[in-house]
Amino acid sequence: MKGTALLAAYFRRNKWMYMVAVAVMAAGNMIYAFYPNVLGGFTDTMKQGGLTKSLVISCSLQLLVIGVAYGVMFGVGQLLNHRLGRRFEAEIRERLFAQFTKLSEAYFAKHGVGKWLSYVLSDVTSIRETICGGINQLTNATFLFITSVIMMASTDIPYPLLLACIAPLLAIPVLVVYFGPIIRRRSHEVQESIANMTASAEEQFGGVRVTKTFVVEEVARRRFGESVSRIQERQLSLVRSSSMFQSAIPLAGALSLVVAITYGGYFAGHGKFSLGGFVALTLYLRVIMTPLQQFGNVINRLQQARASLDRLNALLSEKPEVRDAEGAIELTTARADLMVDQLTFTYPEARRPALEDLAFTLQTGQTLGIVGRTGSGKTTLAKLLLRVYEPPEDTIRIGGVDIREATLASLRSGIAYVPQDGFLFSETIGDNIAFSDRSGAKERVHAAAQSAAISGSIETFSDGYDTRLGERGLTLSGGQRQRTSLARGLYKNAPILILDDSVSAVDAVTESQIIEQLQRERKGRTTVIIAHRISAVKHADLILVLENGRIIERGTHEELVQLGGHYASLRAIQEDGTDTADSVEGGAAYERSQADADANNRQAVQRR
Ligand SMILES: Nc1ncnc2c1ncn2[C@@H]1O[C@H](COP(=O)(O)OP(=O)(O)OP(=O)(O)O)[C@@H](O)[C@H]1O
Repeated sequence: MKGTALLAAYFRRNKWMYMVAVAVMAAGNMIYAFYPNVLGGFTDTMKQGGLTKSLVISCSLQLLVIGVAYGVMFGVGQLLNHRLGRRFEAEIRERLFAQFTKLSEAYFAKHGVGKWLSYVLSDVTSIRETICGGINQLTNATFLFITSVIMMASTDIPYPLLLACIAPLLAIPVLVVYFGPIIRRRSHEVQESIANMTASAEEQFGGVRVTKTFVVEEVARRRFGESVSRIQERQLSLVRSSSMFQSAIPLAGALSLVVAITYGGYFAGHGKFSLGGFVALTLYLRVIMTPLQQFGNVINRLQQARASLDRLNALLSEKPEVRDAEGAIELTTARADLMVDQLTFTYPEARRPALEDLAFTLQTGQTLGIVGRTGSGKTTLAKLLLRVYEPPEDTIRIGGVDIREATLASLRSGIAYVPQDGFLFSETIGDNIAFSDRSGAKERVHAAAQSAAISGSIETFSDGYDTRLGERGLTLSGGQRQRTSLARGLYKNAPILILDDSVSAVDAVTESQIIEQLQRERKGRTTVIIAHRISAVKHADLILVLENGRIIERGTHEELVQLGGHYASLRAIQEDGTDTADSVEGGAAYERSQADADANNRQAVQRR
C-alpha cells in the first residue's frame, strides 16, 4: 500500500465534513474574486467624471461585504479543516502506539526504539500540517484562480492579451515537475537524520549514569553534536532547493506583469479596452499570483509529507513476526505441564544457535531450576516459552498444546515472567506491583510485596505503597527494584512462574527467605527458576545445567552433587568455598566471581 492510501482512507471516512469545509472556503474565495471587478468599475466611473458621494459609499460597502463574507467563510472552513487535521493526528498516533505494542522484540532489536519517537512526533505532525495547510491553500487557490480567470474573461480585456499575460505563469507546472522529486528526496533525508538524532538522544539519556561514571561526557556531547550538524546540513540542502522553487514562482508572476504593462498598455493606449479594464487586469494578475504560489507551496509540502507518509505507512503495515496463527486456540493453563523437545533456536542475526537440541519435561506443580554460565541460553529459553521469539513448531508444549497454536494473549496471561532487570514505571510502587490487574485488593498487593521481601522497605517510605517512582519520584536501589519487580510477578498469580535471575541482586539471607516463601506459595503450581546461585535452585524437582545452549547435566540437587560434574563444582565453590572438580575449576570460579560482580555493579549503579 502506498503512503498516500493512508490519507485517502481518512479522507473517505470524513468526506462529508471535508466537503462542507471545502464548500465554505470555496464560496469565500469566489466572493473575494469580485473585488478587482468592483475597483475596475470604480476607476471607469471616476474617469468619466462621475465621482460622487453615493458611488464612494456603495463601492466601500461592496468592498466591506466582500471582506466580511470572505473572512467569515474562510474562518469557518479553516476551523473545520483544522479539527479534521488534529483528529487525523490523534488517530495515527494511537494506531502507531497500538502497532508498537504488537511488534516483536526482533523488530526493535533490529530497528531500535528511538526512531519510533521521531515518527510518532515529527512525521505525524508534518503530515497534519500538510493536510490542513494543503486543503486550505488548495481550496483557496483553485477557486480563486478559476473565478478570477472567469471574471477576467467576462471583462472587456482582449483575449490575446489575457493569454499573453497568463503564458509566463504556465512555467510553474514545469518547475514543479523538476523540483518536486528533489525536494522529496531531501526531505526524506532530513526526517531520517531527525529520527537518528532522536534515537541517539534516547540512548544517551538512558545511559547518562554510565557516561558520567566513565567521565565521557565530552565524547557523548561530540557524538550528539555530529547528529545535530547532520540534520542542519540536510535541512539547509532542503531549504536551498525549496527556496529556489519558491522564488521561481514570483519570477513567473513578474514576467506576466511586464507583459500586462507593455502589451496591455499598448492596447489601452489605442482605446482597445478601458482604463478600468487595464486596472482590473493588473489587479487580477496580482490576485492569481497568490493561488499559483499556493499551488506551488502545496505541491512542495506534499512532496515533503510523502516521505513521512511512506515511512509511517511502512511502519503501520509491518507484520509482527510473532502473531496468532490462523485458528489459534485459547490455552487453558489449568494443566501447566511443560514439554520441551528437540528445541534448537538461532537468533535472526546470529551465526550459531543460542539453544541446541533441548529436551525436558516438567509436570504441573513441579519446579525447574536452570543454571549455567552467562550467555549459555537461559534467558533465551524463557523468551521462547513466552514466544517473545517464535520457537520452531512442536518443540514446546504446555498442557499438551504446541504453544505456537495458542493465542499469544492466553499463553502470556498464563505465565508470570520476572526478568533480571525488571523495568518499573514512573507511577506508585503499589501500581507497579498491581501491574497485571489494577482492580486487585490492596491486601493482594501487600501479600505479594511480603512474599518478595520488599514490604519492609516500602513501609519505610513516607507514602508507603503510594510512593511514586521514577523521574519525579523515589529511586530504588538495585535490590529493591528487583524485589518490586518480583512482587509484580508474584501478584499476577499465574499458573506458570518464571524467575529469570530475579533474586541475583539481593543478599543471601533475603534470597533464602524469598525462596522458602515461594516454595510454600507455589505448591501445586509450575515454577521455573533461572539462577547463578545454587541456593536458589537446590530445592527444584529438576535442575538443568546449560553450557553453550546445550543441557550438559540434569537431575535433582542431590543427583547432580553425586555426579561430581559442573554443578557439583559450582556448589562446592558457592557453599563451601572449595572446588572439587578440577576440570571446571577455572570456569566455575569465573562464573561465581562474575555473578557477584554483576550484582554488585548493578546495585552500585542503581544507587548512583
Ligand atoms: N537478540 C539477540 N540477538 C542475537 N543474539 C542474542 C540475542 N539475545 C541473546 N543473544 C545471544 O544468545 C546467547 C544466549 O543468551 P542468553 O541471554 O539466553 O544467555 P543467558 O544464559 O541468559 O545469559 P545471562 O546469564 O548473562 O543472563 C548469547 O550468546 C547471546 O549473545
